[in-house]
Amino acid sequence: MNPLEGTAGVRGHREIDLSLLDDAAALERNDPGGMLRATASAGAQVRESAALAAETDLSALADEGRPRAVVIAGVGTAARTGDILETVAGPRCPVPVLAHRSAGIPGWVGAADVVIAVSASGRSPEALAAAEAAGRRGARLVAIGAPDTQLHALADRFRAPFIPVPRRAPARASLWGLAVPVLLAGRQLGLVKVNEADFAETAARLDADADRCRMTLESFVNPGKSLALDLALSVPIVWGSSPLANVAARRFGDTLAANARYPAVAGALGEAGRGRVGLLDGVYGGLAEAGRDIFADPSDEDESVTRLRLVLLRDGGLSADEEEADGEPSVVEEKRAEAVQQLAERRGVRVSLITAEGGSALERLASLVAVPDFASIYLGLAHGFDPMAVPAVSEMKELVSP
Ligand SMILES: O=P(O)(O)OC[C@H]1O[C@](O)(CO)[C@@H](O)[C@@H]1O
Repeated sequence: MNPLEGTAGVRGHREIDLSLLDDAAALERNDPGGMLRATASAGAQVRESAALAAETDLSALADEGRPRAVVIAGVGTAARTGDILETVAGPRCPVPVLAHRSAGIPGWVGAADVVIAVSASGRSPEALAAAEAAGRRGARLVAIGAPDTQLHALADRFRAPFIPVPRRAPARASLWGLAVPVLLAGRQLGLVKVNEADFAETAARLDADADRCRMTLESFVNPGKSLALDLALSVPIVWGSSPLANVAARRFGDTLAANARYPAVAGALGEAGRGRVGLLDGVYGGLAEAGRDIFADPSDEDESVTRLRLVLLRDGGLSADEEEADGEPSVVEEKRAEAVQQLAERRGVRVSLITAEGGSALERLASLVAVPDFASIYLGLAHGFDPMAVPAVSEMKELVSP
C-alpha cells in the first residue's frame, strides 16, 4: 500500500482493500461524515421535499400562463436537477427546458421566461447571479435550496417563492431533496405530470435500494458493493440507452469523480455509437484484454493493466405513450445497447448491466441512480478515501474565492 496522507488532507491508497468492504465497523470509521447514511436518506428526501414544497405557495408561478422557456440555473448536482426536469418533461414538453451551468442566465432570458435557481448550500455564485439577473430582468423566479441563506434572501427581495431544502452536505447527497421541488415547480407550470403516487413509489424504490446496498450486507449480495468491485481499478464507461438513462449515466460520472475519484466517460449511447465506441478498440479496451484467459481467476489478474469497464444503463420500460413521443423509438436504443454489449464482449471488455424498473419516469430514474450512487461510495471507501470530503474540491474553492 502507498497511503497518501498529505497536508492537503489527501488520503487513500491505489490498491483496492477488499476486506474493507465487508467490515461494517471499518466502513463506518472511514466515512466519518456519513456519506453512506446521507445517500440512504434518498427516499426520505423525496417525502420530506414533497411535503415542504407543498407548504410553499407556487401559484404566482403559473399566474401569467405558460412561459416561453424555463431555465434551471445552478452548478453540479443543482444543475442535474434541471436535466431531470427536462427528461421527465420529455420531448412533448410544450416549452424548452434547459439547465444553465454558468454564472447568471442566458442573454435572451426575459420577462416571458421562468428561472429556477437551485443551490443546495444556498450560496453558489452561479445560482445567486442567476436569481439576481432573473429578478432584475423581470423573469418569473423560484429559488430552491438551504433556508436562511443568500439565495433565500434574494428570493425574498424579489418576492419570489422559495422552496426550502434542508442542507445535507455535500450537495451530491441532496439530489432527491433538490429534484422534487424542481419537478413540482415544473408541474405548476404544466410541464410535467408527476403526481403524489409517483413520488411515493419513487421514495419506496429508493428505500428498497438503500436497504439492498446497506453497509452491513456483504459484497456478494449487495449490488452497490459488487458494482464497486466490478469497477475497481478500471476506467469506467457509463452509457445510457434512453434520455432518462443518460441523466443517470451522467450522474454516475459525477459521483464516480467526487466519491471515488475515478475518471469516467459518461453519457448517451446514441452519441457514443458515432465515435466514442472506438474506445473499445483502444489501449484500455481490446488491447488491454488481448491474450486474457477468460477462465482465469479474476483475483489473479495483473492489476498494473488499466482496463475499461462498460456500464450499460438500460431503460427498456417505456410505456407506449412515452415511446410514441420519444424522438427515437426505444427499439432503436435497445438495439444499440445490444450492439455495444456485443462489441465489448468480442473484445473481452467486461460489461455491467443495470436495467431500469418501475412505472413512472421518476421511479425508473431512481432505479438507475440508487445502486450506482452507493457503488461510487463503496469504491472510494475501498481505496481509503473519505467519500464526503474531497480535498481538491475544497482547495479549488479556496483558490478561486475572491
Ligand atoms: O448546490 P450548491 O451548494 O450550489 O453547490 C454546487 C456544487 O458545488 C460543489 O459544492 C462543488 O464545488 C458541488 O458539490 C455542488 O454540486
